[in-house]
Amino acid sequence: MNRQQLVEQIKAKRSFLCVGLDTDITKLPMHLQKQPGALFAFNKAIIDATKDYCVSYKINTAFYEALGLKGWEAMEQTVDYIPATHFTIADAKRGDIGNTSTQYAKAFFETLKFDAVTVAPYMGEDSIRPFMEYDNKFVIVLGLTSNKGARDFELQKMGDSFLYEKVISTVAMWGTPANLMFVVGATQTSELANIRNMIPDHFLLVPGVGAQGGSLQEVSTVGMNKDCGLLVNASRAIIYASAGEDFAEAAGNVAKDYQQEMSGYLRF
Ligand SMILES: O=C(O)c1cc(=O)[nH]c(=O)n1[C@@H]1O[C@H](COP(=O)(O)O)[C@@H](O)[C@H]1O
Repeated sequence: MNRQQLVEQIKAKRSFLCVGLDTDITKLPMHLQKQPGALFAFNKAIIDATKDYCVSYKINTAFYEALGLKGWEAMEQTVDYIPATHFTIADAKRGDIGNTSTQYAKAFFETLKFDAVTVAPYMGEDSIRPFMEYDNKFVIVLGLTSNKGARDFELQKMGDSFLYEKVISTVAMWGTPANLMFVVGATQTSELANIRNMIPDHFLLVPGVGAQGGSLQEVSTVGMNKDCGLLVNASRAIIYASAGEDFAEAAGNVAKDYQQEMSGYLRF
């Protein structure tokens, strides 16, 4: 999917919601837990219930990798099941020497047909470049993360600027808004205006609303650009809205609430 197609989806759905499929096998409803193929069955029901209210799905690979082969298969089935109209993100936080990043890019863009993959920038340009060599695919680089540990490095000063500012301004020169996005945590709204100023055109993937307490209203007010420019992710708040047999319906209701709130913030 390219940037324009993503923007069209946002306009059509009046939503910039990304549903996070952080599917933890131990948190599945009891009636599913013992069933073979439970992980995919859960994801399928969640996708069916939420797809009208979101434009994107983010699969956090950790939850699948933790289960070995079975988990990897469930991830493959899930990404194949997501409708082509939805922007798919492998939240894998990869990045290594160029030779190895090339294989990570193949894994997520060719073998698994994701539209985007999250990458940690610590190893620099040659660790990110291989992800940029694909048309209509995106690398989503960690900019300023939502967790407490963001203070340990990202919010440390390097001369006059924070390390995260150096990362964003440098990485932005390696790609374009057509193949590069940045992660900015919803808990970091005090820095969001500054980030939007530095990169007015890039999409931001914003996790941290819902379970981590970030404010959708603040993120939308400060972070939106003329094309929306935001994908706001919620995982646990949606997929575990109910632990009962009505889990999918409950997830759909929460996703719908987010969509309705988002519709009010969109400027087109
Ligand atoms: O890259 C991410 O998606 C990410 C970056 C970040 O700074 N904070 C963050 O929470 N995430 C991911 O976003 C999701 C948030 O999940 P919930 O807190 O359950 O909505 C998880 O998959 C996290 O790994």
